Amino acid sequence: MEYIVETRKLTKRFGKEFAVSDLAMKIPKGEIYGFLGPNGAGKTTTIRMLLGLMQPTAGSVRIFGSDLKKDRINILKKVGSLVENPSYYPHLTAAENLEVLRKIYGTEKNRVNEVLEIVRLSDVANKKVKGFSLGMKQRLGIAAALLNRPELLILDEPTNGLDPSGIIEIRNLIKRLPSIYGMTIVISSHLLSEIDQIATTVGIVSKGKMIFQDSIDVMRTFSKQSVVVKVNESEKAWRSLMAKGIQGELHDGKILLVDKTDQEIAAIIRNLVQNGHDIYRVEEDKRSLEDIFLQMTAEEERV
Ligand SMILES: Nc1ncnc2c1ncn2[C@@H]1O[C@H](COP(=O)(O)OP(=O)(O)OP(=O)(O)O)[C@@H](O)[C@H]1O
Repeated sequence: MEYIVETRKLTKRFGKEFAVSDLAMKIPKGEIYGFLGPNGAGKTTTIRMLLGLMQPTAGSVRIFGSDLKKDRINILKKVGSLVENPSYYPHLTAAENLEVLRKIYGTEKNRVNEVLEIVRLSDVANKKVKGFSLGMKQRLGIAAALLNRPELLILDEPTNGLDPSGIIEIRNLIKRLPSIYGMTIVISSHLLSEIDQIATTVGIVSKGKMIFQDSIDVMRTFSKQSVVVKVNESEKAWRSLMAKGIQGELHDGKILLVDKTDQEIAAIIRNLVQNGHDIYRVEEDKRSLEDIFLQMTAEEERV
């Protein structure tokens, strides 16, 4: 597997506190890597080390197969980033702000229009940035990060503080990028719901440690499927199932059946009906990813 980013034993200590500890981050090419963790878990510190903005206490960072320490300039030329709130010249227009940066990068003149188009800001290209909403400013920040056609784009909490429509715009924008430009994207967030809708690979950090790293599909398999059956005389119904060797749990007058196949569920329902029970409701009770995330990070807290 080709990894665009690979850290080994990456560690950052502030005084006695380990903000990042022995982190092994592996980001495959072309993925949208959701970097997830509660506030203070070490996401920003990790991202700052990936961008060469902060020296690790120990460990290494490899990007595009090269060591960041040894090949910093060449690596960072191919990386775009949006960390914290970007600052702009408020009295200049969106296009003028990007033009300032374009000159620094030395990319061709038309690139400003291209990136404005990508982030859907072409209509307001000639408007002063001081009147922009936070969502527009974030999109302008992404436009700036795209100027030098990065192969790796790193976004630290890009939807923080945005309203729901701003969040959806940024999400749709980010989703389009890998397929069109072959880019690899890292996006950090403390909200699983956010990552769940964007990421293809997930890394979860808690207290500076990586506690889960795999594809979002593998993460989803952690959510156990169960079926809740609401039935009259639930206790009697439950006892009759138990007597037949069918495992279930009785909760609040409902029977919870965990990890059963469709055929097993059908047989159980038939059984209950034949025993004279009325079935009021048969519902899926999928343990949400949010629950799993909370459980994972809570388990880590206890250790
Ligand atoms: N410059 C610093 N000096 C001392 N401690 C720091 C410094 N930067 C971060 N920390 C500490 O390191 C830990 C991780 O912080 P970090 O900002 O990386 O977390 P985070 O996951 O990005 O959280 P958030 O989402 O709140 O930004 C925190 O306990 C924080 O207090």
